[in-house]
Amino acid sequence: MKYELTAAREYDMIALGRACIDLNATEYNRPMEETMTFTKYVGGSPANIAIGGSKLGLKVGFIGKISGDQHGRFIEQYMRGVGIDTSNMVVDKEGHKTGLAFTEIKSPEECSILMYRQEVADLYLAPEEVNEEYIKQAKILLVSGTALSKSPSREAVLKAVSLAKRNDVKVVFELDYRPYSWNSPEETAVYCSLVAEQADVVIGTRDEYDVMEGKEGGKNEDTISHLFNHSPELVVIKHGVEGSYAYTKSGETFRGRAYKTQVLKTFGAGDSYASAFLYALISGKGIETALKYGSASASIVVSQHSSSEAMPTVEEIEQLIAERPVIEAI
Ligand SMILES: Nc1ncnc2c1ncn2[C@@H]1O[C@H](COP(=O)(O)OP(=O)(O)O)[C@@H](O)[C@H]1O
Ligand SMILES: O=C(O)C[C@@H](O)[C@H](O)C(=O)COP(=O)(O)O
Repeated sequence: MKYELTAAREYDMIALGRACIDLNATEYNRPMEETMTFTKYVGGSPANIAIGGSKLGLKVGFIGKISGDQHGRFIEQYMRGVGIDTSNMVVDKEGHKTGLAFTEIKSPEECSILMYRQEVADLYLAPEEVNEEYIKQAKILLVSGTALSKSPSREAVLKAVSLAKRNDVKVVFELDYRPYSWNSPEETAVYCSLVAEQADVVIGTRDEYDVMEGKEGGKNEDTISHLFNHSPELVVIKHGVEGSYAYTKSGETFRGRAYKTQVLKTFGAGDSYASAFLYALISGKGIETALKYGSASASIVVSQHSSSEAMPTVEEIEQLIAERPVIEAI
């Protein structure tokens, strides 16, 4: 089954949210206390998804606020270098800093992220910095849940979503739950539900839907029966190595399996999955194939050191789908 998008727009996807820095432990298989060197990459979930999409050949733009310093310039130059339109990335003038994500790789199964996100520039994106003329040129607007965690970025997201809906731009909402940015899970539930109910496509892990629903151990059937009473037409629920499901409002369910891989670290899976899943949808490949693309891209990125730099090409994804066995039910 194919997912219909508005044809012929300047941008396949415009992503909105944080563009930050990942500092990934260079010496892995040890705790962060014993890690002395880190390798710098562009990071931040929506930036990673934009980079992944651009590497796959999509025409991508980005809306966000970056710090007015060396880190902000590094991010903008890197994103422009991979082909992303950065004309709507605003430079902060009030001394706010770039968010940092230090990653700890203790073992392939035991990874964690330590985020430094106090007073970060990305959460100062203001509604007046979101431009209708720009958004209306996209097929898809991708918004990240973390951008809802504080004002004024929260209002910037709400404005962008309403501009997208007014201009037939499909809204894709990536739940992207990062507890460091929020005051409380209750606050997360309020704002994520508000946007999920207005979105056309929602993507998240089972745990992220649980936070949005304010419960533990939620069932996919309950999630979709609620969301399909509102705007969403397509809901993707990821279950880690057990794979993922895509549900359509018209009643179909598709299952994606994870591919066997040599895991180096587990982060980066979600962003690489989203970029390749959306690439396939935008390319008209159908939902079942989009699940394969997402899973294949994630299996490549978890075997490598970074999230952004490791994003694969279409050829790498297609080769992996053709050759690699899937992980059967666990
Ligand atoms: N250990 C793994 N090996 C292979 N693929 C994986 C692994 N972990 C995750 N994936 C793939 O990445 C996708 C997203 O991972 P998941 O952990 O659910 O999301 P997130 O990274 O957002 O928490 C999964 O649906 C699966 O296809
Ligand atoms: O999103 C962030 O700010 C951190 C990311 O850049 C980092 O690479 C990461 O955690 C990605 O993990 P994912 O969400 O599982 O793809």
